[in-house]
Amino acid sequence: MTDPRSTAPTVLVVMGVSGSGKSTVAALLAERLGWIFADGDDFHTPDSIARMRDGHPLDDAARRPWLARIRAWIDARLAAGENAVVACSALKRAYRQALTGVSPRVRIVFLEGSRAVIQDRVRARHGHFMPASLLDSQFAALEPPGPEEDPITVGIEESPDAIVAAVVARLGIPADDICG
Ligand SMILES: Nc1ncnc2c1ncn2[C@@H]1O[C@H](COP(=O)(O)OP(=O)(O)OP(=O)(O)O)[C@@H](O)[C@H]1O
Ligand SMILES: O=C(O)[C@H](O)[C@@H](O)[C@H](O)[C@H](O)CO
Repeated sequence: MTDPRSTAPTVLVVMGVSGSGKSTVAALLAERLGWIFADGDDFHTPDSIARMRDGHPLDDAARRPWLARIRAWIDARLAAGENAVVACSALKRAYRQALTGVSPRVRIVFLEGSRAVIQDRVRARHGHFMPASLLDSQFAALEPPGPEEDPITVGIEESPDAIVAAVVARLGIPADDICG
């Protein structure tokens, strides 16, 4: 397992279905750690966003170049010696392998929640391209990370602050190294 106190950089991939809180939690986590943040939503092409907005899920072929762009971003952070957090659904095991390159420096954070809770949150959310109607396809595609992926799995019922605190505790980062 990665020792976050070592000098080698770490990248956290915050994953889960649409509406599980990836953007919210990953941004707050990055702020708390003082690490660089990126949102996987910003790596989509306009075509992919239009497709999802129109209620059609992306397939493996559409996701492949998107994941490759995020992987390039992760590799650049590691090469520059920068710690970072990226929000990305990374629903399937193969997607996560494409992202991590099975590097021990890249850790998976899985936001685990029930369909009922997530549906309520997505329905209450406004101004986002992802419609609630795509939730079934997100859960159908989801392959929760197994123990061999050494994920940090956290439930989503509590506040974003509490979720971030739980992730930080699991990382074992000393309190002195945490912002705010
Ligand atoms: N722990 C939480 N408690 C209550 N509400 C939350 C929590 N986390 C996120 N939310 C809210 O739930 C909604 C979905 O969160 P968010 O947009 O971060 O999810 P996401 O996984 O990034 O979604 P998508 O993949 O569709 O971009 C937002 O309105 C957000 O404010
Ligand atoms: O993997 C996918 O099906 C999609 O790319 C989505 O998950 C979006 O990236 C986003 O998370 C929704 O807003």
